[in-house]
Amino acid sequence: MSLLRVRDLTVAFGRRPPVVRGISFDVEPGQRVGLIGESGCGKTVTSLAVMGLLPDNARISGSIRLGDVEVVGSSDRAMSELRGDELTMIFQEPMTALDPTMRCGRQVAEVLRLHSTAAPGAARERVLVMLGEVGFADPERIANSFPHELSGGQRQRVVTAMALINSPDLVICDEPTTALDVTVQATVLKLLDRVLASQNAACLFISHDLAVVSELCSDVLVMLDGEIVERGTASGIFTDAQHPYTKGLVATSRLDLVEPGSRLPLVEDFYAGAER
Ligand SMILES: Nc1ncnc2c1ncn2[C@@H]1O[C@H](COP(=O)(O)OP(=O)(O)OP(=O)(O)O)[C@@H](O)[C@H]1O
Repeated sequence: MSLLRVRDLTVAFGRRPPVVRGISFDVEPGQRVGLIGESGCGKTVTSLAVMGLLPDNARISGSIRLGDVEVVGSSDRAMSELRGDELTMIFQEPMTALDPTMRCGRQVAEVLRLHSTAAPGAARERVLVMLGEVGFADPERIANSFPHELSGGQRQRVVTAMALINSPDLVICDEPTTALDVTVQATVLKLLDRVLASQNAACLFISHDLAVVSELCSDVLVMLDGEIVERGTASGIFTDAQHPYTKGLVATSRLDLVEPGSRLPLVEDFYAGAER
């Protein structure tokens, strides 16, 4: 059974025409699927629909099944139980997910406490282990820091720790590295790759950058104007794109940074060991 099964999903706001128009796709357990397309094509709306986080003026039809649960029409309560447990999201701007007044370790622990019965001492230990897993050599210092004391890349790694500490089945990443400079982006992607693999978490990775998607994902959905116009493996999309829009994406992607369809080797070589 698919982990995520989206069928004929259509989303419109108010009386305006739909911005997502009858899309269908699946994500299997542990699978990484990239959702790629230009600004405004409906990527974020799709991910918010899966999270059950669309605003009240959204009109939604079709079906989104996460395991046994139908997300469309689910109550807020049912969705908040799913979120942070089986299903989490990493946003582009980590400060939107972080409370500037709270030390980072406590913020990660709060997520853990909401969804588990771990005793406080065990929770603290688990937080430090998780901060180690996202690549911090000094988890104690990071746990005791406020968000503003960290760099953008470090903040994004704290957010990644928050998203993964409850071992979710599916992580939705909405351009998680776009706000970072290229070297830091490579480091964060590498860590994300490693943590997703170690937990065997599935991922729906949203980006406008085909090169970034191909580093992390095995499969790609290409979205244009609210519809999925092409789908395939990452390497297949690079070598044998059919739709003119996809061909344009391939032509303009940063092929200097990746081997089509390969997973991170060049980037790892360039930036191995960088802690930013
Ligand atoms: N709450 C809302 N009310 C009205 N229209 C909205 C709302 N949220 C998104 N839209 C519209 O839906 C369309 C798709 O937006 P969406 O944010 O999904 O695009 P995107 O592909 O994620 O783009 P980007 O890469 O810039 O984030 C856009 O035209 C946007 O203006």
